[in-house]
Amino acid sequence: MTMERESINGVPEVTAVSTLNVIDLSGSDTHRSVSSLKQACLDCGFFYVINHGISDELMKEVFDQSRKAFALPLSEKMKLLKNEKHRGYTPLFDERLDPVNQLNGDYKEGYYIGIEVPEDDPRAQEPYYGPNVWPDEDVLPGWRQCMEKYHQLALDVAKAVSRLIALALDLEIEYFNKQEILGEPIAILRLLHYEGRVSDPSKGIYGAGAHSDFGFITLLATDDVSGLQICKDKDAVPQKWEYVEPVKGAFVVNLGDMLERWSNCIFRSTLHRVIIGGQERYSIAYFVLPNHNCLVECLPTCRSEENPPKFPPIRCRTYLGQRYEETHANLSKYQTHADLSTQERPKT
Ligand SMILES: O=C(O)CCC(=O)C(=O)O
Ligand SMILES: [Fe+2]
Repeated sequence: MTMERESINGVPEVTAVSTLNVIDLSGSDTHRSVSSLKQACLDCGFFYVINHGISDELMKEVFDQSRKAFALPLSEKMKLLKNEKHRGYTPLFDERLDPVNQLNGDYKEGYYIGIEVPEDDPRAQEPYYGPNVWPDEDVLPGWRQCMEKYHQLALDVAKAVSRLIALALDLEIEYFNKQEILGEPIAILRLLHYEGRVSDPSKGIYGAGAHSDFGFITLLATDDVSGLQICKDKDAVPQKWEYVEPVKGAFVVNLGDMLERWSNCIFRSTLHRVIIGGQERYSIAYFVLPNHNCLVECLPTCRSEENPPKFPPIRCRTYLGQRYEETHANLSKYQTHADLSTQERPKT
């Protein structure tokens, strides 16, 4: 299927709509689900998941609460600014996912919520564990409760997907659900809001720049505004981008770079980006990574004499640290909250 979606310098660019496999998590035919998932993981690392067990009501509540948070005045949002554990509000341009092609950074704002770990818990020593930043209950009633509920249920969905991934890699079904991997994971819920500024790749303006996700898998829920695009062959010239359309009630699931590493590049983490056509857009990403200490090294079923490991083993915390450093603004950028409200709008 093809559609005309973008016009760059007056030249219409025909952008295809990707047809992704659909995995039914309530299906009884595990063999069929595994083979469909495996084909998707080999081909592009993107697929839809349906019947995942999270109700439409809860999804609607999470989107409603997300809209309310982003609708607060900037001065209120800056009181919730991300902390050194990457929890809390991230303003426009905080992230620059594709530094080579982007002018200012992503035209999106976000809100990171991790697994809640109290400050006095020894686990809070880890770089990505600690307390979250929560809005006051009187500012956004029920907000924390809603996000914590979703956080927990999304992790269950991720674990269900990880069972199919394990089977697709000829591993035992609970391979990734072991204590040292997803038993105590780094799981990050990120609310996203794209303000509607029209993207223009020829000027380096994107909702989100081209990137692949860092972790194990990502579950993505979006409103009904399209914008997500994938590029199955990052080396093609010119690159060919395809839209991934929103499917009501489904998650878009994609594989992250850690899983690509783990699987010795047998499974793919694919380049994706967000192009905004002028309409505001909200999405909810849930990034799933293993435990801080987990050593990500070539899986036993993905190596052979002819196909030796392509990467050295690396600890999850080290890998994640490198990737955050490359793509996120340092906290010192926001010296005072006033900085951002007076921040010069980019010249484009
Ligand atoms: O908003 C979207 O559709 C995609 C967001 C994304 O790719 C990310 O945050 O990693
Ligand atoms: Fe992404």
